[in-house]
Amino acid sequence: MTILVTGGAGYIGSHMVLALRDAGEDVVVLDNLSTGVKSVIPEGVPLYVGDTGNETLTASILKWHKVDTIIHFAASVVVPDSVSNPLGYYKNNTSNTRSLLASAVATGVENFIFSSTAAVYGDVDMKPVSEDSPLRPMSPYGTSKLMTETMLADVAYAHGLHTVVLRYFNVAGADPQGRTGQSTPGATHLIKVAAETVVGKRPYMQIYGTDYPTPDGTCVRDYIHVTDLVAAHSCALNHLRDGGANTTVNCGYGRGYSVLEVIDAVKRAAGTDFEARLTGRRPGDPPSIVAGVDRIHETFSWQPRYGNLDTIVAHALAWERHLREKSS
Ligand SMILES: NC(=O)c1ccc[n+]([C@@H]2O[C@H](COP(=O)([O-])OP(=O)(O)OC[C@H]3O[C@@H](n4cnc5c(N)ncnc54)[C@H](O)[C@@H]3O)[C@@H](O)[C@H]2O)c1
Ligand SMILES: O=c1ccn([C@@H]2O[C@H](COP(=O)(O)OP(=O)(O)O[C@H]3O[C@H](CO)[C@@H](O)[C@H](O)[C@H]3O)[C@@H](O)[C@H]2O)c(=O)[nH]1
Repeated sequence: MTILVTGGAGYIGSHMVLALRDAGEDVVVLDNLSTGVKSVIPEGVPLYVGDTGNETLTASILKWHKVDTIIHFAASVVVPDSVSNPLGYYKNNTSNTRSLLASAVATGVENFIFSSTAAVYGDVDMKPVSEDSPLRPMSPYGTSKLMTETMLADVAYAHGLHTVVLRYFNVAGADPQGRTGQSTPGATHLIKVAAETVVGKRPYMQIYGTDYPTPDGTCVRDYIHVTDLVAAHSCALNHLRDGGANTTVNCGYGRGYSVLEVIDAVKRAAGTDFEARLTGRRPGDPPSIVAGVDRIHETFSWQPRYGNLDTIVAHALAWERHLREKSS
């Protein structure tokens, strides 16, 4: 049986495709290349360039490849963009996932692993947040994912689909073997932006908000290495194949770092200084969000290997330098 990875040409999806290939799984990718990059797809992995909203296309792929599992990464992912373009986010993240689910149900797909987000929680207090906490997203991005979680639960109940919802915290770093990393043009993620500033792709970076109710006034996030996150998907896949119950699981380390701490780590790893200008808050940002990690450890035999900010930053920087060399 085959696994369909939607968004497999994107940042996290490309790491997933490599891990599945390394594990000897049959993989097929669907990606519309809106932010993804074709060159990251390994040779021999079929890539369909198309949209998750195209039911005719997705039903054909699912039937043709006898897909039994979908790992669904394809989405629009930038929190502030969702504030200015909510309809685009509800279309791509919620409505297109509805279309994909319709094809999945029609063709008898058994397992569905969904990329959700810490952004479903919204403004929480400083404690690590458990999966059962109230869900009050602060951005259309978070709401678009929460709506999809709800839809997925209803579809699972009605049609017997087996599901794992993974709520990722802030994903960063790159493949430790240097085979892939974050290549998104115009990326907005903190560690990526800082790494681009180190290699001179940006003259300076900005710090969005210094007046949050956090220890140093900047936002706190739980940064998870992309390879550990992908390992959590492999655990989710095994869980479903072993007949495990449908579940929703936070993916993080349970430890938060402020924007200033992250920038310091990048400067340390780079051995250079760069300019980080203090500026106002960015819309949609919760002050602090750190994962409660009891469930991931109770449910999966997940053993994170790169849960150290310096390692995450070093791998992100190595990938950024690789991109820089390739482009020069
Ligand atoms: N990066 C993070 O920190 C983070 C955190 C929480 C959740 N997530 C979720 O993880 C998933 C992957 O995010 P990423 O950081 O790799 O982003 P990304 O933009 O690098 O990857 C998304 C991929 O999906 C493709 N895509 C988008 N819409 C599509 C559509 N309608 N049809 C087909 N392909 C489409 C894009 O071309 C891209 O290759 C997303 O669902 C995102 O919401 C990411
Ligand atoms: O140039 C920058 C970029 C970011 N930040 C700040 O850094 C923090 C982290 O921002 P970013 O890296 O953009 O991540 P988030 O907005 O927290 O969102 C990411 O993490 C969420 C889970 O927490 C995911 O759902 C989203 O898809 C993913 O983009 C925020 O306080 C930003 O304001 C800056 O100060 N300067």
